[in-house]
Amino acid sequence: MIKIKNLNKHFAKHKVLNDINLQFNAGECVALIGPNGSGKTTLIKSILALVTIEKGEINVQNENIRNQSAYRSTIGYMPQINRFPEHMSVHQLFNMMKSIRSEVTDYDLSLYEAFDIESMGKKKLGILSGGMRQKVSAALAFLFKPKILILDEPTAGLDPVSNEILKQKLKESIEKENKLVLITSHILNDLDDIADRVVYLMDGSLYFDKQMRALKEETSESRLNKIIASILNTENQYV
Ligand SMILES: Nc1ncnc2c1ncn2[C@@H]1O[C@H](COP(=O)(O)OP(=O)(O)OP(=O)(O)O)[C@@H](O)[C@H]1O
Repeated sequence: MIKIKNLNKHFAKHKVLNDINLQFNAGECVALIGPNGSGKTTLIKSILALVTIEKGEINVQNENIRNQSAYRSTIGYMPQINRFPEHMSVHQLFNMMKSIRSEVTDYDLSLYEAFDIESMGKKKLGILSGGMRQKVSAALAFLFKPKILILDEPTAGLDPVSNEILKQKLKESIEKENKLVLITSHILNDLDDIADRVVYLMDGSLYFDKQMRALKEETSESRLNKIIASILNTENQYV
């Protein structure tokens, strides 16, 4: 579904992604992890063409994304930081998004309903709490039934019940609907139940890309934080 070939990205003289080669397939939940500043968000933004790529190629559903944007309608994106129009109400935001994507008439409202977004419909986006913003962002990511979900720190700020609702939704999307989920999180416990593959970036390079099953066997650990600690020898190297 997504194929990344020899991806390199600089910000001025700072090399942020160093010759990344990866392929992500339908029905997979890939945890993209690594220390702060290792390039996770930049990799995600490269897939979404939110940053320019100077070298390398990215294909989404067999199409090179260079100089095109239509492919983005197949991706539901939950950014790390939401930049909503602050003066707009939640209702207005959903209506605006629906009018932009007017070709879609069959919505996935399951998170909208589970998070009771209707009850905050009249609130201005600028006054929402951090968790409320995350809920709005998650409901929007699923709304147009995308085949690919890219979620950057989706559980940050979510209360435990909402966290479980989102994880359950992700599980169903992968197992029943064969969607591709690419997810970053520093809360490794949140990835334990859903990730079946781990891609670890370090200083902009691919440190490892392994199936969760293989990692468990290799390290004799069952939890991702223990697995990572075991691979890196000390937990301090991760944080
Ligand atoms: N627009 C930008 N201009 C300059 N440097 C940037 C820009 N965006 C990111 N960087 C730099 O690129 C590097 C990677 O940042 P990125 O946000 O991809 O890391 P990350 O792995 O997502 O980090 P975190 O876990 O903290 O979210 C960092 O050194 C960051 O300062």
